[in-house]
Amino acid sequence: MEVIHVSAECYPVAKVGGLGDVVGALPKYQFEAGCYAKVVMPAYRTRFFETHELEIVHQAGMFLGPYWYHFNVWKEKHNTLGFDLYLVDVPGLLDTTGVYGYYNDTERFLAFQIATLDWINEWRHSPDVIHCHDHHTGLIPFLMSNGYKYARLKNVPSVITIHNAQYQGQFGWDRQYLLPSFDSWKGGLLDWAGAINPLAAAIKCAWRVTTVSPNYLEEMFNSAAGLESLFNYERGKCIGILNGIDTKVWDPATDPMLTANYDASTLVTGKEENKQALCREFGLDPSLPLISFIGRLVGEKGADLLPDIIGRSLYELTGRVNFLVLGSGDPHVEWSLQQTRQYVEDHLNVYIGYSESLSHRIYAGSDFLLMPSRVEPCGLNQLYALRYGTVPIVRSVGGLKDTVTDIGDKNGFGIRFIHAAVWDVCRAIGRAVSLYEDQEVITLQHIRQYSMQLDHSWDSAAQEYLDVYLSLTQKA
Ligand SMILES: Nc1ncnc2c1ncn2[C@@H]1O[C@H](COP(=O)(O)OP(=O)(O)O[C@H]2O[C@H](CO)[C@@H](O)[C@H](O)[C@H]2O)[C@@H](O)[C@H]1O
Repeated sequence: MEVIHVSAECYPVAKVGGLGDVVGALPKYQFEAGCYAKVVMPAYRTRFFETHELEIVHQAGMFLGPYWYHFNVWKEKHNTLGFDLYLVDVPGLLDTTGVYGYYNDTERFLAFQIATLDWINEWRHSPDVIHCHDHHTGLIPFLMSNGYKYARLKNVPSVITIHNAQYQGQFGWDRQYLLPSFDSWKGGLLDWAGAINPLAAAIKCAWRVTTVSPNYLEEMFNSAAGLESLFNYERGKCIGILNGIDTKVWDPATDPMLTANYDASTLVTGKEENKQALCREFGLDPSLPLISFIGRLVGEKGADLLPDIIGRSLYELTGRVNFLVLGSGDPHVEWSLQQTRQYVEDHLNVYIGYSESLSHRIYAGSDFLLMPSRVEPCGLNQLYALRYGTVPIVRSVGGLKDTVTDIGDKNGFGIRFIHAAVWDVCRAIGRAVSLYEDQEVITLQHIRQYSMQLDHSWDSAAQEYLDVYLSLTQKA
């Protein structure tokens, strides 16, 4: 079975968030399970591109509407990621140092999708499945079934995995001319609310739609950033598959980014050493419980609530708790956090930016990880926290609800709250601090030990995806 994952991100080549983690891990586990999984992504000029040995496997030209672009497909020579990696290079569009946020992102990702399909169209054989991820690759299922020049790929099953339905990649019909020609009777498949909507088109045209957790799929039927009715209409082909984590990359026993390595049996001393080093680095008192936040500083993650959450908790729990924030995003949230820090600098530190290695050290050195998300399709941070013996404090939403059981319930190992509201988050923080201060420290240690042994690896999810592919290839 040959499966082509098409994605805008893949760790460690280029990662902005969880999409990169998933596409960097799932194909590796699928490959190990006997499926010939490959990844195709843009050839951004990241460190990976500059430092790995690559060879050109395809060179051609393509039209983006009336504009002609030359493109190359590079292959990473030594299979260092555990699967074949192909980088689509469209000079002038995709040779950027970053992934998103350019004025011409629509053109960039259109070019990526067209070049990818043009290339696959030239192969002597057809792949068994094309697996797209998020809206950046959402037009591929439509083009495969309706684009004139891709008629050869009409019978190749396509799958779209939705990592986040908030982002849909809409653009106006005035830019339809950028698309390769297609059966105009089918134009309605591209449309949602009067615009070309790549995510909606993918939900309509892909053979199977997956979301990254079962509970997130349930939420989509009622609240999906405008796509609720479409999800309900296409309900029959939707399935929620819970993300896993790459337990080889995220392993406190071997993680080279940590101050000290540890496993469930050396957890107490191991975590303590990491906490001491982290607190020293950020000027915080290591004897207090440390609650951290890692992520994009956007409303979806509840990051705008952080300044008030931190301010109120420090008022209610005077001198009993510390906070550490790592993230970047909304400039106003970044500014508010910096301002808050000025008032409470003994109890809060903030790192604005992106740092993979710091994130690992925070997962290991913190006592609790806070996720006040308004929307969380799956969430990987809580899974990393569990693996590193850090207790997650999460809102009961999306995949967080699927993966975290409250300490009040049988075999619970996390703290859950219902509302993305300051008072409710502060109540949860109060519970966390009590747990930490509890004289019977054994309870916290027991929870940590238990959570480190939970299995969130990709093994079972990789198999669930293989089952989806099999059901489609038998149909094709
Ligand atoms: N400033 C920073 N420095 C270092 N590392 C940082 C960082 N900001 C974020 N990260 C890292 O990025 C990843 C974030 O993953 P998430 O799953 O939480 O979020 P994201 O919203 O991007 O993903 C979307 O896709 C994923 C994958 O399907 C879903 O789990 C999720 O719910 C959905 O919103 C983690 O590896 C985290 O450590």
